[in-house]
Amino acid sequence: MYKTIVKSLRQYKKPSYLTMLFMALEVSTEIFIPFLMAKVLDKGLLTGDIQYVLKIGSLMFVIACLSMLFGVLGGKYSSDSAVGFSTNLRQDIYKNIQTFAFDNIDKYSSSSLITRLTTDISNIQMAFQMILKTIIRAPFMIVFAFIMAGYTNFKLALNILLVVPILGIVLIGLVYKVHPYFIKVFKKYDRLNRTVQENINGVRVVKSFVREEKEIERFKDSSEDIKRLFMKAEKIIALNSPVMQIAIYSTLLLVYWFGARYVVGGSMTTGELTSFITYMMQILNSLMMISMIFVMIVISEASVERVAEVLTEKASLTNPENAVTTIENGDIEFRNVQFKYNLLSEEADLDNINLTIRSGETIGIIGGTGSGKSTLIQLIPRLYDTTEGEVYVSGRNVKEYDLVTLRDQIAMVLQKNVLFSGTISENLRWGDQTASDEEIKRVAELAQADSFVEAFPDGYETQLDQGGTNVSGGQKQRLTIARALLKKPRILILDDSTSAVDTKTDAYIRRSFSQEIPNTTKIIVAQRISSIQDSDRIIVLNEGKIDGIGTHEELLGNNAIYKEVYESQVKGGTIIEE
Ligand SMILES: Nc1ncnc2c1ncn2[C@@H]1O[C@H](COP(=O)(O)OP(=O)(O)OP(=O)(O)O)[C@@H](O)[C@H]1O
Repeated sequence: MYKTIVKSLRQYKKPSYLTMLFMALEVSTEIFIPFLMAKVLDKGLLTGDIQYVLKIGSLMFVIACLSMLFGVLGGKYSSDSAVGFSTNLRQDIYKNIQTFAFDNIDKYSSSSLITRLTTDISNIQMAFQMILKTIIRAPFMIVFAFIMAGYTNFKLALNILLVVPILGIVLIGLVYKVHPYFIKVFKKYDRLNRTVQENINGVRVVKSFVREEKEIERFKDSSEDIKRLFMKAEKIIALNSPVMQIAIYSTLLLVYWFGARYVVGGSMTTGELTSFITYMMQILNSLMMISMIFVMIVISEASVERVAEVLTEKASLTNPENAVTTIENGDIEFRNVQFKYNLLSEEADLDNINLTIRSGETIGIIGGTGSGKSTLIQLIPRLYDTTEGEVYVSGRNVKEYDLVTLRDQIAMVLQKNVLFSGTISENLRWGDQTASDEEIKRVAELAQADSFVEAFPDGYETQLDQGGTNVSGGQKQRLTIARALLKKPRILILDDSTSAVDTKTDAYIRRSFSQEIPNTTKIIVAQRISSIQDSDRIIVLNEGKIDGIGTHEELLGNNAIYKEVYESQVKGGTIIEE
């Protein structure tokens, strides 16, 4: 787990080593100061030898300056490496998320991915910086200070050893107790972020349903949950401090007790006792720092686990070796296809699908909600792989194609349309970066988008707000269709993508498809029969199975579901004849 994330250190390995080096140098210089201090006290001040005081005093000054310089350099390199490390980690996670297939994405909620990219990485950054600064400094300090203290008075130095086992036991107990709380805290952070994300994304819905108070309550609950868990964890961590204090003060008491006796007895000088006490404080301070590091490790361990999990997540769909990079035509075939989102569930989401579609055909798909329409079409560009059976495009198994080729040649307009901040033309160019202005205009005309785009004062250079919130639902749908058309695909799939477009415009779009892109296979998923009734063939889906295939007239004659939907829509006034 730690190995996984340390790989992201890359160019920051050198500053990390430099931090440790400078910290070691800082300790090696700092350690002489109490020793020299004792000399100044015993040989200079007590005997009135001012020359000696000045000589050793200047040496102390130089050493102190050096130690400070090393400390500052160590601090600088530690923050460089920690900030660089977290930047690399963030980029590596982001890069891996981009390789995710749909079912990898289903596994993590988007809010959890955001928490991992932000809060978790900040934790790791903080812990890493502290560890870098302490990992060499604290043990070096303990060893050096102990040697110097032992050199000054060995018997007295043994007292210091008393504190170590007490601390060890406390720290282990602490790690054991606190870790589960932090695992829980980050799950709660996911929930908090989900609340924020849903609320901000759906702020218009929240307002129209007057849910502000409820949403504030929901947010309050999530943040209170986090507070409660943190407080529980902090209570346990807080125990660390009194235990440390007791250990430190009892050792101090012992040292003062014995030290004073040695001084009175003449086996130790005042200067030696003073420097001894300084060494002891240095050792105890370092032990304190180690205990704080333990706490940091405990807090960040949960974050490391969560980050490593995303970093090592393997995309469930990969490019085949010797992938085929051309798709000859828009033929599609489903052979004995079964699909389950959850492999453990008994019921399949799609079952026994056998279907052949010829290049250039227009196919309508209709069925109740949850009948499997979106699932069926997502198997064609391999957004998911079949559980059983195979899907063929242009006579080849979709698994043989290069994924980029496949998804370029099969343009899919998803049910949830998304546009990005930027101009309209920038958004359309997602379909083809190199498209000329004329091509952009042509596809916009095909998708019946040109007239409303031209009506904007800035035309194709109109800025779209985030997610395209400054265009209407129907306009957004037409823009996403135009974006897909710019790919000049062999297969065009519209997943309920004209639901917000009025029936007349919808009919114009279909007419321009049949006139302008006759060789492209067109699959249109719709709830409105009027959107598909002129298709070459219509597929009726019911509970994941094909219930009927035929033309509008054929299905009216032989398919009960189709007939029922048609009649309900005619009675409901949805069918508008052209
Ligand atoms: N990402 C997913 N993870 C798990 N189950 C899913 C997922 N997407 C869809 N399902 C389930 O698969 C079944 C078919 O859903 P699908 O979205 O294909 O239906 P649909 O016919 O397109 O419905 P609608 O017209 O409402 O969009 C449903 O039971 C649905 O709950």
